[in-house]
Amino acid sequence: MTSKKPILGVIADDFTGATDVAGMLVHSGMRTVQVIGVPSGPAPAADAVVIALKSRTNPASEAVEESLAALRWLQEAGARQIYFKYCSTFDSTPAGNIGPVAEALMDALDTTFTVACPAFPENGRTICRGHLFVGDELLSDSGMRNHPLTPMTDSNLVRVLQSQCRGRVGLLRYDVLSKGVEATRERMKELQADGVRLAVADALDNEHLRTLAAACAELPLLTAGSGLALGLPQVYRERGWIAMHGEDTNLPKSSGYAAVLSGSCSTASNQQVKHWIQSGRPALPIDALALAEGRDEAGHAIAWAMSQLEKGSVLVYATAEPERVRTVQATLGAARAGELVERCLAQVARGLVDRGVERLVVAGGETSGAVVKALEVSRLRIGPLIDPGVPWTAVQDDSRSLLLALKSGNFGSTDFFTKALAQLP
Ligand SMILES: Nc1ncnc2c1ncn2[C@@H]1O[C@H](COP(=O)(O)OP(=O)(O)O)[C@@H](O)[C@H]1O
Ligand SMILES: O=C(O)[C@@H](O)C(=O)COP(=O)(O)O
Repeated sequence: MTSKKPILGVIADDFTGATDVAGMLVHSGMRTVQVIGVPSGPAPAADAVVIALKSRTNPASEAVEESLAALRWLQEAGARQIYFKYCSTFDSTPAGNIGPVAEALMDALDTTFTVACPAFPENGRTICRGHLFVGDELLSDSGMRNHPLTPMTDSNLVRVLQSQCRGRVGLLRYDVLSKGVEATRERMKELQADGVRLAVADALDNEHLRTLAAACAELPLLTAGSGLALGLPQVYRERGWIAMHGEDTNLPKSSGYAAVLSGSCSTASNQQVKHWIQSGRPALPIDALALAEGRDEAGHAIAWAMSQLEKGSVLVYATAEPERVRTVQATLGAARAGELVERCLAQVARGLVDRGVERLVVAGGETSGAVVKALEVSRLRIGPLIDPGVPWTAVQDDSRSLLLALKSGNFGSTDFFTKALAQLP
């Protein structure tokens, strides 16, 4: 028996994270709809609904409020299991928001236990004895230590999460997961009996994630990166909650102009911007300090882009190396610098789409949030994957033709921007 109601309700704390997890579900055979913000109308017919919030760096109380509003809508829609999706590098501020949001959702769902697992092995994020690795490096040695808004300087997830939580945080180790679903369930019971409310779960590979998904089938709340989602469709199918679906990732064709906007300062985005420039393609930097002086960087970028687009696609970027970001932040403060750049790139996006750009690649989670909001998008259809965690998507809410690829700062190969544009029909 399959239901028209969504089985799974996902609350994602940023927009690239939302397309990441929606892509994971679609490519594992679940009919999934991604909505931007908490919708007002009835639930779409789908197995899963992913609500994209821009709450990762908000004050914790605001993030909690928005997440609870998303939960209420998903409960109303009939979702059986709730999934709080955060970043595979556990991006958070000292105040949260992973812990406060997870605990507020637990209280609202009247549940006393959940897991926390940001692992995404396909993208090199693994967890061993509670420590998060990015490739071969500990999180705290990776480029994430220089993130403009959420620098991650501690790789011990039990310690990081405990500092954000009222309840006790424990560890579900990989050797238990390796023993299978029953052993994992038993260990989860023991942890609960010891007073643990949130268990950081190790995962070295996809098999660990599949075991964890199966062991958590009856939990009302999961908290994780997108990796855990790969195991869910199978769990739901085995229970007869959803039918088997072929992958349906066809997107409408588009022949309009194409542009890339990058507001991410991650190591990967810096390399991707460099690759674009070195291959001789047109690129225009945005100067954050000039923005603070009131210069019309957005207007200039739109005019420049329009002069180039007949010849081919363009890149507008604020992406900068850590040293430059530190200089800008020392002058403007991290939050103001971030806001100015996000607002500028959102204006550029709006201006370009109004002038005929129909394919837009956006690098950066906060940046994508600002862009998608400025474009007044309410729903996205998930298309083919460009790289793990980054699908093409199509705006679905009206008659306009607009394809978006929202790239997490940390994801994608060095040639991601050219690859993404080359893949389009
Ligand atoms: N040159 C810069 N100086 C300071 N902050 C910047 C600069 N360029 C971008 N930013 C800000 O850094 C933040 C990057 O976050 P985000 O877009 O989420 O990227 P990521 O996906 O890498 O985390 C944004 O708020 C963006 O506006
Ligand atoms: O899990 C991930 O790494 C991504 O889905 C994600 O959340 C992206 O966040 P940003 O790095 O801020 O784009």
